[in-house]
Amino acid sequence: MTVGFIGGKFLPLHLGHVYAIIHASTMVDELYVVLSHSKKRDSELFTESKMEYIPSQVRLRWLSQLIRDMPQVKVISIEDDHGNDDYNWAEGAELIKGKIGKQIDYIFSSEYEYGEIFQELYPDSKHMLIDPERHSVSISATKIRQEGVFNHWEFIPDIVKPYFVKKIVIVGTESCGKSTLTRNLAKLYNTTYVSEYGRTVCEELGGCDGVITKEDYHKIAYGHKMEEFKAIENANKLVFIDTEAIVTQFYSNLYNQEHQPVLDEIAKLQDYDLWLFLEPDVKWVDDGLRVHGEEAMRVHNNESLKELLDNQKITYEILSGDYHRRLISAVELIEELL
Ligand SMILES: NC(=O)c1ccc[n+]([C@@H]2O[C@H](COP(=O)([O-])OP(=O)(O)OC[C@H]3O[C@@H](n4cnc5c(N)ncnc54)[C@H](O)[C@@H]3O)[C@@H](O)[C@H]2O)c1
Repeated sequence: MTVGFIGGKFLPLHLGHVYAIIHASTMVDELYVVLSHSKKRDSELFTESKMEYIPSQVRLRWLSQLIRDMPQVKVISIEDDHGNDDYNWAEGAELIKGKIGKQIDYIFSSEYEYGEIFQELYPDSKHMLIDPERHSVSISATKIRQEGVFNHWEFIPDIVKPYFVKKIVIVGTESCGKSTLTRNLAKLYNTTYVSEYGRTVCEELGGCDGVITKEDYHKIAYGHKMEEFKAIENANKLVFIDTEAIVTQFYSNLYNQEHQPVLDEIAKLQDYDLWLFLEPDVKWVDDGLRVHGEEAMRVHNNESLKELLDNQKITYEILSGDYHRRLISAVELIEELL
């Protein structure tokens, strides 16, 4: 039985790493993918970067997902942070040998320069080079860190993409153009979106006012979150989300005069990258589910929603004006985010 390993930092995991792992996995009976990490050392790689430090647990998850259906491949995580600024290869080798606990026949990498180090630290193992010129997948993690993940999106595996997706949420009261703006932005940016789940629930009920109960709000909040997870999985850099838990709380106050702690808790967990607040200064459109069209009521509701957002210390960007103006302002803000 032959045993090999391929080590790395995977900051971030890209398709070049995947190429090397897959090829290595076909050359041995048992392959170990070694994640070497040190928070201190790894964080320093991000000082001049367009990206932020990626915790080792996130990287371990990516690798674990990548090899989940490859029984001959195992991932091991090794922390080698002993306060040194430079990586101590000899110490790292001892830790790797200890964790693998078997004769190591092959060490895989795409770096010629590792040959000498491996020869010294693993005299009984053979260094196997995989595409050292990087002809097959021409990318390095250093380049991704320097230039940003969105500039090299085509080299990011689908299992890694969700971690980097920017979440843009669009909030506002009835008939302020949220759903249209959400769909338009998703089309413009060729990505996924989440429509207002509360609307789906109300459509199933045949209305909202008078028929919706406390439990329905829980269903809306959980259902909406599940839709968000799905949309993030399939998103192309950005995901657009129509409403969230604070807006659901607003409707609970409006229709049922009830404040629901569970919605506050969900709101606290939300980590959107950009909040777009739509002012209700466009024409009120009666779609059969809306009931608060009088101007004074629209103004009052708008203030109530802002108050709820302020209570949760949310920073939001206000969009107003006609539909075209709102779209332009939204795009400007999104470009800044990107
Ligand atoms: N102590 C040891 O014995 C030992 C041995 C191996 C690795 N390590 C650890 O792993 C780290 C390796 O660093 P790194 O910067 O090379 O890791 P990395 O995360 O950038 O790359 C991981 C592996 O993928 C290969 N690779 C990267 N881009 C590729 C591409 N486009 N095509 C094909 N293959 C590609 C690399 O050569 C490396 O073998 C070391 O710094 C060390 O922490 C330690």
